[in-house]
Amino acid sequence: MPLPSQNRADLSAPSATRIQPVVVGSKDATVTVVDTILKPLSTIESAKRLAAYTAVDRHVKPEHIVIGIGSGSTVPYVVERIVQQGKEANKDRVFIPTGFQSKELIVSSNLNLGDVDQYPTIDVTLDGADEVDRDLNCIKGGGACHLREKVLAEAARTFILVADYRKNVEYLGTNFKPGVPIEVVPFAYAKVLQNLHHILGSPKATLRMAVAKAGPVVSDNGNFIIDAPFEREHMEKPYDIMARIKMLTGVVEVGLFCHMAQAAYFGNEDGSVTVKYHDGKVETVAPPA
Ligand SMILES: O=C[C@H](O)[C@H](O)[C@H](O)COP(=O)(O)O
Repeated sequence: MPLPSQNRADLSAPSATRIQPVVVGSKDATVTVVDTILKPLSTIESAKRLAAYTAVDRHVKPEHIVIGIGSGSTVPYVVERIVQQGKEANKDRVFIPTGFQSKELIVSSNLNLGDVDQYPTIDVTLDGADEVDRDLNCIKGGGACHLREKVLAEAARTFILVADYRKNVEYLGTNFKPGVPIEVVPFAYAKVLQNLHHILGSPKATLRMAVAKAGPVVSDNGNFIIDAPFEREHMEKPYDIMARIKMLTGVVEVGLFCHMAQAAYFGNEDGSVTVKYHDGKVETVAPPA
């Protein structure tokens, strides 16, 4: 997946966004991101970019050497902002991908590629989400990447979510309707589906089918994906249903990430960014002047 273009554009463009200069650094390793003028994007893309840039500016510091790069449509802006920190800042860093998409992003951005089996402790992982609730629980796996994403989230000292305003909800399942993504080994899928329908209370759980291929979606790990919608009562405290799904034989990983993120950044339509923290605090970062 190509990086979004660098988007240095005409200052006179009608709704050009000015991103403030960013200085990241200590006395010995100061990295200055030059004043960047960004051409207009659609409201949603602009919101994703704002969330990603704000999160990178706050959480990717010169002392961070091992960095996890998640998946989804907001993550290219994370990588874009990291690249803007400059070659010097990135020369000794190693970037760990959560799947094919992020591996391509890292390689095409000329960043150093590593893997989590070499680096089981990660300084900071930044990732997208399908939805994030008031307690920072989230649904992930809309792109079938949640197994590797959860490994990188667990490996990270700091795990940060980035998304646009549509993903910021009180309860999971509010806007994201397909349900909880569940990665299963292929030969067990029918049995897992049966258990979801009859035991765990998700009668509409279905095997995710590919769009431009006959047959099911196959994850980067060679497994199938089931999407299991649940009623609100299960989504109010999603840890319980997550644990019950995970206990089903044949389930590899569940796309419910509970009590994992330290903060979630949501770009808003008005150019502000809402930051929700794990301790319940909520901050609004005003749009750049
Ligand atoms: O499997 C995919 C990942 O969990 C993504 O981070 C998630 O689906 C969000 O993706 P997007 O930003 O494209 O909606």
